[in-house]
Amino acid sequence: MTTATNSIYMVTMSAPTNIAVIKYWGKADTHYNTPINSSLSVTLDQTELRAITTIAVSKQFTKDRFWLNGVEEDELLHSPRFRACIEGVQKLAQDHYDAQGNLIYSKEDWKHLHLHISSYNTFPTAAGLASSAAGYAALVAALCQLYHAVETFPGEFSTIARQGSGSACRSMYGGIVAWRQGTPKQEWRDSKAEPVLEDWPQLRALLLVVSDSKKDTSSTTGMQTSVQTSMLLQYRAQHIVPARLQAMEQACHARDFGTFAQLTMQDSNQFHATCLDTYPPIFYMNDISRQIVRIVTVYNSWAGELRAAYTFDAGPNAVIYCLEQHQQHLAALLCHYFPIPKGALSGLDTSSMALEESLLQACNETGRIPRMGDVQTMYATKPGPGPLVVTDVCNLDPETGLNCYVPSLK
Ligand SMILES: Nc1ncnc2c1ncn2[C@@H]1O[C@H](COP(=O)(O)OP(=O)(O)OP(=O)(O)O)[C@@H](O)[C@H]1O
Ligand SMILES: C[C@@](O)(CCOP(=O)(O)OP(=O)(O)O)CC(=O)O
Repeated sequence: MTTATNSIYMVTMSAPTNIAVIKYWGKADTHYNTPINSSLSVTLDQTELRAITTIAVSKQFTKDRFWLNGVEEDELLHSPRFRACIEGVQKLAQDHYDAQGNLIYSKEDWKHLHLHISSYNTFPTAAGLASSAAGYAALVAALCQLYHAVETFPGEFSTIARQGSGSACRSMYGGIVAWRQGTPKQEWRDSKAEPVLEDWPQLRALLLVVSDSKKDTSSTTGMQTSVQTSMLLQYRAQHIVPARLQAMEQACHARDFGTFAQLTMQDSNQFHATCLDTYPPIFYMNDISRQIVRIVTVYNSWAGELRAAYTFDAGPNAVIYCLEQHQQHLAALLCHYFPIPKGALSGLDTSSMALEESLLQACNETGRIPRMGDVQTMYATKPGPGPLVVTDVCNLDPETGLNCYVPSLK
């Protein structure tokens, strides 16, 4: 939304999460926030999971202000990563004209004007569901919209989002997206996101929220410790990821789900192995995560083919990729072993789906006993587009420019 009421000019944008199938873990350069290996992810549809950011600018504002999920966050606003996003987009800013063609702000004006920013996530923040990816992509996308920024090379906006949070660069595009590692020359300009495949119409995902609490070890801190202490991580970055990424891209282009699934699970396993190889070790997956892995493994053996691919980020929550024709069956199986409260499965109805006796028998052998509450929520989703302009929501009051988003009570 773009409005200029009472000389407050504001825009609202939303951005998606993305869940990597070849993981980014480890920084080559902490200042530029660049990775020790390239990575690849699926940008998820924004219906259920998105960050929504409104930014307002006005000569009336006396300082920058930022609200996250309704709470003012001064420290985050002044953090180097947040400032890098604002200043990065300001460098690409253009003039702003009103509807009659009058110049309102010239591109030189922007850096003297204060911003009010309000953002919220429609899903748990800092719980290993890529809130930093959606959040920084929404911030950069909204700044680009506000400042009418223009890229000087393709992918430049993603290089700015990368400085907010590495994984955010991949949320600047829809579909399947690679983050190319890049090189230190020219301030890592080539460490940027690149769309690999716009659409894989049959691809689906189930997100199982095992815990929505803030994780103890943030990705930023965890990967720094891994870089310093894990020899396995160095080996992975140099000798495993390059070939695996190439194989993954080929599998995506061929829409070869079996290969995609195998590489996805192997890469998740290896990422968590590097966390264990870190000293002191980092445990992101928990017992419930491991039971999900077992059920998925049995499901694939029972089917005689790879129909489901689990992956875990820096937390216990599972993302399971599958194809459209198996999503309902798989969701019914997961809801059987990890029952969720009524209404906690968004986006899919599994009530009419019967499960085969032979499948249940094979899964029972894992020792999993269905227990309500081990999984709190399940989202059924699919790949989706990059950042979008929002016209029906605004997080700042158009009259005062102050936050007007109030989080709903659980
Ligand atoms: N909408 C948002 N706008 C701006 N910053 C955000 C937003 N949402 C989250 N963040 C920032 O990202 C941080 C969370 O990042 P972190 O990497 O710890 O968790 P995550 O992104 O949810 O999990 P992961 O990256 O492991 O999937 C928050 O503490 C906040 O600083
Ligand atoms: C496990 C991951 O989700 C790690 C994401 O780490 P972040 O992008 O959150 O880290 P920072 O760059 O320090 O902000 C894997 C991935 O998304 O590739």
